Amino acid sequence: MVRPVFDAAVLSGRSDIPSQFIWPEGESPTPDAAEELHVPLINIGGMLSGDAAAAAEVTRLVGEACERHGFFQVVNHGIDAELLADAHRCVDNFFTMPLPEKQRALRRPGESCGYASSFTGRFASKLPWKETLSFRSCPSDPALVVDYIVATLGEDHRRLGEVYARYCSEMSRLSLEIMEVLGESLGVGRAHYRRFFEGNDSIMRLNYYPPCQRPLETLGTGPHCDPTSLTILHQDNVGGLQVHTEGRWRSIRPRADAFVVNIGDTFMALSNGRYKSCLHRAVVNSRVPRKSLAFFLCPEMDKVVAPPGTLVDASNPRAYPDFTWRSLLDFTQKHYRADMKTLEVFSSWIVQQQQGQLALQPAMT
Ligand SMILES: C=C1C[C@]23C[C@H]1CC[C@H]2[C@]1(C)CCC[C@@](C)(C(=O)O)[C@H]1[C@@H]3C(=O)O
Ligand SMILES: O=C(O)CCC(=O)C(=O)O
Ligand SMILES: [Fe+2]
Repeated sequence: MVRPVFDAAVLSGRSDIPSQFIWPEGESPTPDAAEELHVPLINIGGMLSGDAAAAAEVTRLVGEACERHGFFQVVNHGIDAELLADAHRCVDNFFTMPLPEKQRALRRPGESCGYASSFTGRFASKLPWKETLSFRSCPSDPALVVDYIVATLGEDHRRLGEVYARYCSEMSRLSLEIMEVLGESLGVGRAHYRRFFEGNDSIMRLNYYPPCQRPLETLGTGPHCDPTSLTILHQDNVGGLQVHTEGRWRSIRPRADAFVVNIGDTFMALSNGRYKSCLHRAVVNSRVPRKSLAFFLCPEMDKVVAPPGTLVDASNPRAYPDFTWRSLLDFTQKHYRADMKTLEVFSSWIVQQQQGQLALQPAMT
């Protein structure tokens, strides 16, 4: 079957779009603008250096939000405004290039890095109305981002690599500060999760949502929970991120000075199900492109994902089996399109795998 190649420059002005982009009734956006979801605004800078009372209040607010829907926003985060502006400019410059130049970094099947658009070849229906550029970022390898961008896109994109090397390093620093807050709010101490993510093997994803002439039948990103640990997302001023909570879709209004933070499946497992990885999606519009910069914090590939003992007891038995991020990432890239029940399906899949392996081994005599 030949699948459409999504050239945004062509399709974003058309109303006769391929049917693969049309989402079924029950999943497409509702015409009325979603009501706003008010999530706590955390002054993360003040939190870590401020007085104990302010810190306790922030810890409580974060804990409440994470138990309910896993979303909050951080301000006073210390990310340089110029760096953030550069990061957005790089997205505009990259995605407005001719398709063949973007396709130099084409994502290979089964891999999580590279340029992808409508996931041509990856999904047959309910295609997302977006283009993405994703790459790995590891604090232990400061040259990784520049080397990848120059190797795949060429020397004339070195600046993109340099801007995002700095951006990802700042995202990693902010992630560890947030991990301290999450550890505190779960009562396991500031150091626990910070240490777990000191070495991280994270994914930076640039999302570009071209205008769409049928915005009520398409989705920029379909309903899903992030399989990753923590997402730190900066959306531009267009708006489109929606969270499903209390039975309905609610929008998170963009704030230029804030990052949207949400718990992913892997951290939900690390908290033994206490903090929620929540269903969310991105809608598109017919007038202007929308961009979001999503930093997905991920542990090192082979670290065992298991909650601290203090979060497991008779009334809180283990919610998920031990697993490694490598196996969950592999699952989403090769076997299963991440949606609202990825971790549940993955958990039974991994247990069967382990039992399967047991079955393959000759009975020990
Ligand atoms: C580990 C990942 C898989 C996805 C990118 C990161 C975290 C979010 C995942 C994703 C965005 C969830 C919705 C479906 C998906 C296919 C997409 O729309 O891009 C997911 C990403 C992916 O598998 O490429
Ligand atoms: O673009 C957005 O606002 C959300 C994107 C998202 O959820 C994702 O990339 O996982
Ligand atoms: Fe997401």
